[in-house]
Amino acid sequence: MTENADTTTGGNTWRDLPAAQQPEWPDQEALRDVLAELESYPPLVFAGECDQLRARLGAVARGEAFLLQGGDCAEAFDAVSADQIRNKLKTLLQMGAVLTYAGSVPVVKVGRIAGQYSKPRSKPTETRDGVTLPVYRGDSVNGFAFTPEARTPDPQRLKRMYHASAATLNLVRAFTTGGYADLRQVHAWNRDFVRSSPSGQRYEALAREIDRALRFMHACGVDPEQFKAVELYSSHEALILDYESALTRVDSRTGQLYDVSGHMVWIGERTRQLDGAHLEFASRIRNPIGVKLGPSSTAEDALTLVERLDPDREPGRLTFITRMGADRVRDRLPELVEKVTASGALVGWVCDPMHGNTFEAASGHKTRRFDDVLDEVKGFFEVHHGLGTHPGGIHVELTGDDVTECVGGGDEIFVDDLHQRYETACDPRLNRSQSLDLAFLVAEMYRS
Ligand SMILES: O=C[C@H](O)[C@H](O)COP(=O)(O)O
Ligand SMILES: C=C(OP(=O)(O)O)C(=O)O
Repeated sequence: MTENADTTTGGNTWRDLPAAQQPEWPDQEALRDVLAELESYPPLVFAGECDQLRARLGAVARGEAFLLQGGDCAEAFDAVSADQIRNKLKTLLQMGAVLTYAGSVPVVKVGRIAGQYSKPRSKPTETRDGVTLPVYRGDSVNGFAFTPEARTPDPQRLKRMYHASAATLNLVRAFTTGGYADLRQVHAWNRDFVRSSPSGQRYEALAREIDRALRFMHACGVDPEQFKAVELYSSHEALILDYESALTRVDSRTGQLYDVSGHMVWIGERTRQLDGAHLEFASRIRNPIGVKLGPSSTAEDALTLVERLDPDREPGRLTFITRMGADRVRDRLPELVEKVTASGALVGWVCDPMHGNTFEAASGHKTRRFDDVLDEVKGFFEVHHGLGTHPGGIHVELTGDDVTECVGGGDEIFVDDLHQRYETACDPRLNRSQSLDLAFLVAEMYRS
């Protein structure tokens, strides 16, 4: 990984095209200085790791594995703490254990983590009490506080994003390889949770079964060291193209471009224009790519995306993350899956049951009903079962903290509870208990 991308290698071809959702940086010279500095920074991930994830996602596309992709809606600089990172990781590990054991399927684990600092928004401004300011676009761009100073885009934040991502990834790597994620720790991940929550108790029963299975395998001669480390990859929306481009490097092994800001990047629903800069950027890099498909997506859109992003029809290169809404998934998804499958492309199909199910509660909180989330996943499974295709995974906004942002779940959160711990900077996330509930229910759907 030696050289930066330049015009001759194609890493900047997106600059000639319209780029949606980019910040209006007030000081272009300051932006240029920051980008030059970012270009000199070391990669956050290696090209070989991206290749490995592409191979794992190939198994997802072929129907041999299931993708669990989850994490914050918007990571925040002041949440880069050991406790918060560990809690998120713990939730993903517990969900992974449930899906692997109860769903009997290998699970590819990818965090919305170590780079998910930028948010596309519905409107460019926000008005409160007659005062209008630029909308919050994520910690990589501006501050959450409703003041003109905080809301002014500041390119120095891009450097903070890099450093926050590096610190997070460093801890994730330590946790996943240093023993904490050892499968023999299935009980330890639940220790703080088992007494306080029904899903924690249900998990405990499953953990006892996993324990027994591990002891059995050990007795059969399987080396327990095999359970010690877990693969967990990073992902985020490749939104701020100046940042992603500054972290795009030529892989010295192959001469190809990789965006080394994360293992997998995705293009969001608001930036997937077929003639737009985000698609052009993603088409030039070798990372595994996700594309969100909302209810307005047509089969022609999906086929063009396949043509642009996966011309070699390589399983694992392209994952479609559908987010239709519970009321539309059964109508909108079949045609997309059918036509893409008929074209011969082998993409991964993953369900994001969050983004099509958001509504505003009377209290003004943006929220989602757990039952809608579940219903969208059910619809997703029904469609794939009907077509004989593979329901390849879920993509969820979640946190390991005990927040009250989505309503419902086994340990029920009511609309009147939302104010208690509503901590998200953008969209509502499932808390740990709701995340585990979802994992159990998805595992049942997968098995049946
Ligand atoms: O996470 C997704 C989007 O950034 C988010 O849903 C946009 O929210 P908004 O409609 O409040 O701008
Ligand atoms: C913005 C997001 O989703 P979408 O593009 O599907 O709206 C997201 O996943 O953060």
